[in-house]
Amino acid sequence: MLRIAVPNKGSLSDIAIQTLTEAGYATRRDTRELIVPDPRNDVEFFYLRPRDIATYVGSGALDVGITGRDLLLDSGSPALEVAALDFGESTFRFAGPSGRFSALEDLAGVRVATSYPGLVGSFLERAGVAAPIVKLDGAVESAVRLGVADAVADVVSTGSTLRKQGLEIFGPVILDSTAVLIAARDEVPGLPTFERRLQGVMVARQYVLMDYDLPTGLLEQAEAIAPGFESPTVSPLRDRDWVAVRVMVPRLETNAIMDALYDLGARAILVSPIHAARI
Ligand SMILES: Nc1ncnc2c1ncn2[C@@H]1O[C@H](COP(=O)(O)OP(=O)(O)OP(=O)(O)O)[C@@H](O)[C@H]1O
Ligand SMILES: O=P(O)(O)OC[C@H]1O[C@H](OP(=O)(O)OP(=O)(O)O)[C@H](O)[C@@H]1O
Ligand SMILES: [Mg+2]
Repeated sequence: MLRIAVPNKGSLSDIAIQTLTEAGYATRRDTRELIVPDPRNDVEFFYLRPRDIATYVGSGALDVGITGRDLLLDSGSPALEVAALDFGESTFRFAGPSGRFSALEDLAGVRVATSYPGLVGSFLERAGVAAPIVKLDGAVESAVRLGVADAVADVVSTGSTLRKQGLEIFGPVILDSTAVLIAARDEVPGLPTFERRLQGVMVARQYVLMDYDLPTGLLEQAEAIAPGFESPTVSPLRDRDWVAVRVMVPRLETNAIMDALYDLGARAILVSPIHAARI
């Protein structure tokens, strides 16, 4: 039985739960449910604070988990990152009052507020910059205005929280983060199936199926436009001068690819969603 940690709150929770549902797993019916057995799939889910997940997995108490790369590194846990997932993308950056700082070295001797002291502390240490860290639980962007710190280091997604507090990003990227699948060790029975199911959901989100008819002589040029995963499926049409082609294409490129195929001579171009996938 694979024991899996899932974020019970915060930015990663809803999307992680939705991903598990799409992957065919049982999920909690209400937010008070902390343990969800799923015997049909031979797994059991533990809903935990995102920040604690790396600790549970790193200690071996649970086999695998979904958390943020930033949280994994901050925890110092020996858990391993097995795969990046397609949600929870953010960068981790330094910020300060507009115009006050321009480079990492400007932080020497300056108070830096963060809720990720492990991550920020080791980054500063590696850079050889000595700066006292003020550990806060959240809403770190208020620390400068309220006078408990001179700069902050925090998760940045759109940057709007920083802007509203009159803060400006400076210095190097501390980390590019995303939600990740983590494991206690290299070989965990049941993990390959779980990982394949999550990857299937991501493929179904990121790709669509494209069908089109094409004059046979244009196949090579069409393949250059839309090569698909392995190779396009080509089926004969009753009119031997034409073939039917089916190919997977990245969802975001759908319209550009349709335009290019149409210009080439493809017709009856149809796009349909992928419900589930195992690549
Ligand atoms: N605005 C955001 N956009 C994308 N990812 C984010 C955002 N805010 C946080 N994250 C990511 O989510 C994870 C932490 O989640 P979150 O901040 O929601 O949890 P938390 O701070 O522990 O919980 P809470 O904020 O409810 O106390 C980190 O991996 C972080 O990079
Ligand atoms: O760049 P933005 O799109 O504005 O997003 C970044 C903000 O989102 C997160 O806050 P969260 O909602 O988790 O609150 P917290 O700081 O209390 O954890 C993060 O800590 C930033 O404050
Ligand atoms: Mg948060």
